[in-house]
Amino acid sequence: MGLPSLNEPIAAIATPPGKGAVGIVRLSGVGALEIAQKVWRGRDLRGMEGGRFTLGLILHPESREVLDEALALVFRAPSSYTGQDAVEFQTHGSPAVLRQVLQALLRAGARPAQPGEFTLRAYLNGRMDLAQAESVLALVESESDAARRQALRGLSKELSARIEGMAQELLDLLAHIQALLDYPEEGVEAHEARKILEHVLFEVEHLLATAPAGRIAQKGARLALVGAPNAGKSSLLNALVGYERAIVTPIPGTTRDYLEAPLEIAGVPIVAIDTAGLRQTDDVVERSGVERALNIAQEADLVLYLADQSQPRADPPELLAQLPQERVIRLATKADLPPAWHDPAFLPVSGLTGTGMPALLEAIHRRLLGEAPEGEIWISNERHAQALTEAKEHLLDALAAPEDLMGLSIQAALEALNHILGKDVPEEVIDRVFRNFCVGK
Ligand SMILES: Nc1nc2c(c(=O)[nH]1)N(C=O)[C@@H](CNc1ccc(C(=O)N[C@@H](CCC(=O)O)C(=O)O)cc1)CN2
Ligand SMILES: Nc1nc2c(ncn2[C@@H]2O[C@H](COP(=O)(O)OP(=O)(O)OP(=O)(O)O)[C@@H](O)[C@H]2O)c(=O)[nH]1
Ligand SMILES: [Mg+2]
Repeated sequence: MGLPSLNEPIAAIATPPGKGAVGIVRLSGVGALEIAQKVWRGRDLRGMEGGRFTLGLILHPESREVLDEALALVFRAPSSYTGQDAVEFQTHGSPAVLRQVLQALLRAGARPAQPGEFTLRAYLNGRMDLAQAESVLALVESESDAARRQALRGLSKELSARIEGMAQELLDLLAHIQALLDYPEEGVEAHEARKILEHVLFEVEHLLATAPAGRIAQKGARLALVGAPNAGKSSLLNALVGYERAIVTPIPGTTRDYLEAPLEIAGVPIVAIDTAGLRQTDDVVERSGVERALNIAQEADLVLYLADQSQPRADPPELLAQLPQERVIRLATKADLPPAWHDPAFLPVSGLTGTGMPALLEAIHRRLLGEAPEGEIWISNERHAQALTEAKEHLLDALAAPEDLMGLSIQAALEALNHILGKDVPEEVIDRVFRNFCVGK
């Protein structure tokens, strides 16, 4: 497809569809100020300094009909988001106004921007690297505090700086190895090279280890509650969300279809799923419910298995043995009642009194985010995780290779790291990144 031309003036509505107090239409490219002036009555925008705004009227460029009273913000290259001359109109936030203003700018000579094209320009003009551009997207998409925090880290170049640091080490190492081969008598030590490789490998692995947490922070997690009828699943769901979301009765088999409820634990968006109690049954409806429960447990990021500790212990369902154990938390429910059994592998909780809830929240948090350190950047982008995995493989190859062949694998590892930053990436990679943006970003 190829990348679009960099200089053409482009325009787009930058605020979401629907009504708002204010809406923004942005315009960027060579000649942006001239185009803006064609739809403007007020101070001459072409004479304005960058970083200033002024109040005026937006007009249709031909009919001269007044479309809105608005603010115009003027940006001068290279001091703008895209690095180009740019104008933003801050209008009244009506979809009708925004549509008309955009149409007027298109009549005046701009073309509609493609998805992500403003940020693409920022990237192509060197105002941000590819990882930062991806963080802009992640930030716009962030729905939880954990996602917002991680995206902002990426935007502030924290990830890029780490990658650049590693790339620099590999670059130095390549020079070092060259020296080693060219002047063996200089006594440049080969084991030095291996030490550096091991260090970079350690850092790559360290970053990769944060990927599961990063993925969860970005996308959230599904948390399934399963167990025998009457185990207290619906009561626990209600305790987790803080209101009577699910029907609770003393009758086993109360929950038949599954039920989802959103909540947030430690800034991570979670969908908790209450399911039908697992048992053999001839009731067709209940049987479908049990089947669904099993499927939901298979697909969940984390499964809470509930067993009533006030009743004689029942055999656990087969499913429990099949699930990877790091995806299961075992709960002994109704901890407010006298116990009929005790098992240290089960966390005691009571949906009724709230006993054990803080420990449960803590356990969920720990399982979902693992040991990923709080104060650090997490890899939350699939493309970055893949590039790091590639880099890791090349580094392992390099460590296994004789000195005279190490260079090739180091070079390959360096390229994988550089791809994260958008250096020497194939055009289709860039295309793919920006395709996911919204128009106007
Ligand atoms: N109205 C508006 N709000 C916005 C944006 C925008 O583009 N427009 N942003 C878009 O995502 C974010 C802010 N990011 C921005 C980053 C750089 C520049 C910019 O013009 N930088 C110039 C001038 C800096 C200055 O005046 O101090 C520069 O860095 O040279 C603008 C916005 C969030 N809020
Ligand atoms: N004392 C006590 N009773 C509880 C607790 N949790 C649930 N119960 C009671 O146990 C019964 C079943 O609770 P539910 O939450 O409906 O159990 P469930 O696992 O959803 O049951 P099904 O939907 O039938 O699979 C109800 O009478 C609840 O009041 C608890 O922590 N303590
Ligand atoms: Mg229930």
